[in-house]
Amino acid sequence: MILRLSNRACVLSGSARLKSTLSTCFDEMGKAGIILKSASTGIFENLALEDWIHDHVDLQNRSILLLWRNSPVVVIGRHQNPWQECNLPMLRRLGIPLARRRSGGGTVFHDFGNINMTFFTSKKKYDRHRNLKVVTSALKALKPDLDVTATDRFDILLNGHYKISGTAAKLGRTSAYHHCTLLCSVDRSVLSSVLKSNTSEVIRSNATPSVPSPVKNLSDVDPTLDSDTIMEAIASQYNNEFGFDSQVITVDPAHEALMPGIHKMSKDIQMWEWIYGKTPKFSVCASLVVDDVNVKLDMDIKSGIVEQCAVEIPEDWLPPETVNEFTSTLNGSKYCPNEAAVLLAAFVRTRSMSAGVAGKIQRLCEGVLSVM
Ligand SMILES: Nc1ncnc2c1ncn2[C@@H]1O[C@H](COP(=O)(O)OC(=O)CCCC[C@@H]2CCSS2)[C@@H](O)[C@H]1O
Repeated sequence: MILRLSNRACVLSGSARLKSTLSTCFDEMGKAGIILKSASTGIFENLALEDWIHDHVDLQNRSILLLWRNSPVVVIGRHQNPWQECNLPMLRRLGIPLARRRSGGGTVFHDFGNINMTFFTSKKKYDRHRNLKVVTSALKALKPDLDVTATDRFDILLNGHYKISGTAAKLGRTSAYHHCTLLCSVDRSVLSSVLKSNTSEVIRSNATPSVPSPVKNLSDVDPTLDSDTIMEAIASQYNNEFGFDSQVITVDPAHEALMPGIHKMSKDIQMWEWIYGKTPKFSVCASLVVDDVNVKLDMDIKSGIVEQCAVEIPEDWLPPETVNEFTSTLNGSKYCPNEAAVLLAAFVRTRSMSAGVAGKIQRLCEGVLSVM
């Protein structure tokens, strides 16, 4: 293990002793409290880093605070429906990824102006109130007049009204983590537009809904409150609150030798089957207008797969046999506009039909794709 000191930070690297993993490094350090900062700004690497620490580090006699930031991303909770929570066509247009985390709770937007903190402890020591106290005290240490308070649902509010932090948690058998956000200088117009679903009205589901709140950035009240200053203050307050004396150790989740298996963990949570496929069963009931004709579309989606699709269209507009063939093309496919577009294009290409019918099917496809 190398602990390279650069200014006040340390860099942890496993290259000196190939057999040292992050958990054996911690055992050698013998510290009760450790503060880490991720070298990555990639959501999948950072979520994998959380999972790796939770699964591999002995947290019975040790607590860890991980500080991390991401490039723009929308992060949904474990039991949520992304079609209900955000504007997926807009995310695709803006090139903003969607991630599903392992903890429950609602949907948030991150960019470089948002800090994330993960508090790892034994299940016994899991204490969200105390963790949030670290955050509010750190902010007050920087700016004593700041009105920041934690609520009963573990949000942090600014001036009693504006949300600046949201919380979620994962409880394992013996260990746990509590993670939360902090809005320093996030692009609020992107936040609010990407978190507005374009399809929520047509979806019926029992997925966990988010609880939208008015949000504010800390930099709105004091421009000196930037992410780096706040992260330093939180690290120092964590040491104060729990009586630790850790420096901030930078850890790179791309370091497979230090964290064996982390690359696969990161790959697994990037799969369509995890991000979309883990959506609780839902149905889509949409009324579309295609060529001035009313079309009723009903679909049942399980594990992200179209289980049943029905389209009601006046028979004089499109023959029922064609409609049946159209719907059976979608059955068993991913509820995904790219996959559906490919299947429906093949449907039109491989059947002999008049240009008029082909045009109608084309416009019907556009209607169906608009709700995906
Ligand atoms: N970054 C961020 N921080 C605070 N609040 C936010 C943020 N983005 C959106 N929101 C607001 O919170 C609600 C959703 O609130 P809701 O209470 O439903 O969900 C949460 O707070 C979840 C927090 C998850 C924290 C994890 C920590 C590491 S990875 S993500 C949303 O509609 C917005 O109004």
